[in-house]
Amino acid sequence: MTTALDRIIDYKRGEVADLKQQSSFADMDAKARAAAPARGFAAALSAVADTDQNALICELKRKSPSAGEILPGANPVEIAKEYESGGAACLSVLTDGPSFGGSLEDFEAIRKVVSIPMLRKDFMIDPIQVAEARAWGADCVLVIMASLDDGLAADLTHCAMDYGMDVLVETHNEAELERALRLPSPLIGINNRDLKRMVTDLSTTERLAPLVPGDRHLVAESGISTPDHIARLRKCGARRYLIGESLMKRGALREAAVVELRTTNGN
Ligand SMILES: O=P(O)(O)OC[C@@H](O)[C@@H](O)c1c[nH]c2ccccc12
Repeated sequence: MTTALDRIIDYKRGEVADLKQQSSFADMDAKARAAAPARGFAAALSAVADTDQNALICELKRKSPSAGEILPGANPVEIAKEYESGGAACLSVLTDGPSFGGSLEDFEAIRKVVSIPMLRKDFMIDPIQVAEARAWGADCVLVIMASLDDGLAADLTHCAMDYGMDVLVETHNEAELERALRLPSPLIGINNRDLKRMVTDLSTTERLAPLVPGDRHLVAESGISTPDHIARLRKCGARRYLIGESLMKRGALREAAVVELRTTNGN
């Protein structure tokens, strides 16, 4: 069966082929190395998570395959400022166009107005995309175990770490987690959303959290919208959270929602 993730990876191959027509890896690599140094993404998360607060990665997402249109016509720059003033530790910016309505132009515009570290959220299948991310100022990239074999996941991770970037290694089940733990990145994402079936269930984090060793940092991803969700996930040790859709939809209450989720301690 072809899944939504298969379709995305399919057109990503086309995008990467186009990118390689415009630029060699060597050119992109030179731009990546000339960019201002990456800001510590994992370090910014730990600075908050080591207090009794929650480290939030707040996401800019216009639409998605599971939710459809989330906030058509959104002004990502204004929203990013609200996230930062609410105390987000980091930002995640979707740069995939066809499925998520994002772009590197959105990323660049936001980079200019916030000072917290930023994840380029896209489907990485080739080191040239990692170099491109760094060239545009990204501090972290996503490596999705569900769509990569071990060799490619390792190549992408090493490439990013070599540029001084952090890597969020995303998993959704035991097998993916076991593979992810063989990579050198400390940041392990547990996606509550099954990208193949597009079903979201917070119990995914509860089930996998005990399998994450203490020297790795668990990031609970997707489907988080209320203080109750955070209180529930804190019980299994999660202190780092990636939140998109629910915050995008908060309108005028967005900044207050970030404060509330950041300060929920579950007691
Ligand atoms: O909007 P949500 O349910 O809060 O989820 C955010 C984030 O976890 C989700 O956008 C995501 C997680 N992994 C991904 C991989 C690709 C694209 C998107 C994602």
